[in-house]
Amino acid sequence: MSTRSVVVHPDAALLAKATAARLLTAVLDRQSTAPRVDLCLTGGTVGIRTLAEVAQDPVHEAVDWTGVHLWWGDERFLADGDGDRNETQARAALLRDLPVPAENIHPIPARSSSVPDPETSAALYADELAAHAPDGSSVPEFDVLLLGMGPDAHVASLFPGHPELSASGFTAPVHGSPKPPSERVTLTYATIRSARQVWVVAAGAEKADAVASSLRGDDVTVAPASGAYGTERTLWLLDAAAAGSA
Ligand SMILES: O=C(O)[C@H](O)[C@@H](O)[C@H](O)[C@H](O)COP(=O)(O)O
Repeated sequence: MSTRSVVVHPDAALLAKATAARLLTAVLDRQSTAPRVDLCLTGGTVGIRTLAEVAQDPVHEAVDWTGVHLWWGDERFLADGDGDRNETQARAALLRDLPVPAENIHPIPARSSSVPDPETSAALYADELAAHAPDGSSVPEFDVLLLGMGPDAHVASLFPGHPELSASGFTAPVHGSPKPPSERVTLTYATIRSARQVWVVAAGAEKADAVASSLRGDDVTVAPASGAYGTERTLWLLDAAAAGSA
């Protein structure tokens, strides 16, 4: 039975620090029973700030990073190395400082001559997910899947009223994203919901209505974040402003 908790921290800076500490503890806990940990990262200011705080937290040195696999919940469909790619920002914030083997980092394929459109990228990522899935599954069982949330309650690149909300399969191409860039690739709900733990991390007063709508359980067509939950735990990590209690 999946549980849902809401944790509120006073401000965005402490939210990022506390989420980083919580993430490191979750990885260490998992590694006390299994060497392999699968984490799914998010883009966005809070998501990247959390990764930077992981790099700053001395506890990160206690993790056996050689056993950690890193994935992404969505990606801006841009060329490799583009500063707006979530992968690029994650590498700069954290990954370049960690001894994670290159083969354990699973970016969503970037735009290139061989990957000319989000459809190709999404299909390739679905294959990569399947290649690391336990028997009988199509995707890895992420230990923690991080999601930022927009003021419209989007998570990953699942936007209100967009067709990807009802996409079958495990990844989907996105065109016409209301948040630039317009072309993206996203995990679908099926993949998000395969995670043991889903953590939605949000900060700022501009997110308060979306938080309230999502926690109230409004339909995913208007509040996509309401459809993001894990098999064991769903954790909402907020600052006071996003929680509407500032
Ligand atoms: O590619 C992206 O933009 C992110 O994955 C997106 O889902 C982000 O997490 C939210 O838009 C929140 O972003 P902020 O934290 O910057 O508001």
